[in-house]
Amino acid sequence: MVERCQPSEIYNLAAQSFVGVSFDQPAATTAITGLGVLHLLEAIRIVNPKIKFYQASTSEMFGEVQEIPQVESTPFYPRSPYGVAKLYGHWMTINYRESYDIFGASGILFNHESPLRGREFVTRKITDSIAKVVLGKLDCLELGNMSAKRDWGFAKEYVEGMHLMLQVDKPDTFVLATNRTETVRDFVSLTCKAAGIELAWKGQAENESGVDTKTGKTIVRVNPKFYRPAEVELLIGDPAKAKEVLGWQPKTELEELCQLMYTADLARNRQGFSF
Ligand SMILES: C[C@H]1O[C@H](OP(=O)(O)OP(=O)(O)OC[C@H]2O[C@@H](n3cnc4c(=O)[nH]c(N)nc43)[C@H](O)[C@@H]2O)[C@@H](O)[C@@H](O)C1=O
Repeated sequence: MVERCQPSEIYNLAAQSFVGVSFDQPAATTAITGLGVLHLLEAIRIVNPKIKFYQASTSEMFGEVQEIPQVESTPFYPRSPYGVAKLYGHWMTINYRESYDIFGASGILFNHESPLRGREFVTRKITDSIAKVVLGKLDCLELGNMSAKRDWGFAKEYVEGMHLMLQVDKPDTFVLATNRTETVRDFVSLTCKAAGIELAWKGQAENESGVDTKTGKTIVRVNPKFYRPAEVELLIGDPAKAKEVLGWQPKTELEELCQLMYTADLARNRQGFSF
């Protein structure tokens, strides 16, 4: 396919990208998310080593973080088969850069969200479920670890960053992040605020729940079935290098991101469909 298309740039966003599923399907995740990168690099090496290559690396490679905030030089410690597979792809990209002079850029992107996010991921699950609660289509949103902290940005801006990484003189590794971290619980609270719901948190750990203070109804609760065998508790990235070299910086605040994702989900659910 690479021979037929003769592309000037390849962006490898292909992956089994759901961390939770990677524990159930480690071999498939490794084949797709890890080895898939090697197949593309080999195609470039054989067909045309001048093709520029972007590898979608991830903050999941930092896992059990060794430094706060995380930067390009922070040691890696992945905590899932997904994170391990992505680390393989990251190092293969660097290896082909150094061995064959291939323009292989690796973008270590922290969580990037939008209304197009799949509903298996926590942000979209929250905005879609709160919209359904507001419309009377769902009683209660069930979540796993609500204390996990993530650095969430707006995907559209991160895609611009990917493109910029292939327009500079030499291939390199860049962190794209907002340098702000919040818990899953905070994301729920911000979404409820966007929906005009006053939410009060009660209880702790598995007994934690969120109550709509106007109706007295429990609209958020914990279900341990969403816990992961090993968790990444805290991620926060510093995108200083991307700002300096690429002129890239995040613009959308988390409050705005929650609002735009919630608004899109409310409209979809009102029309009777959601994806
Ligand atoms: C950068 C990185 O970003 C993403 O990976 P992720 O951070 O694992 O994303 P997530 O939205 O699945 O989980 C975020 C956190 O939220 C916790 N959490 C609680 N309750 C639920 C819950 O009910 N569902 C989910 N999915 N997560 C939950 C969960 O345990 C975790 O701590 C992927 O794009 C990945 O491809 C990637 O590269």
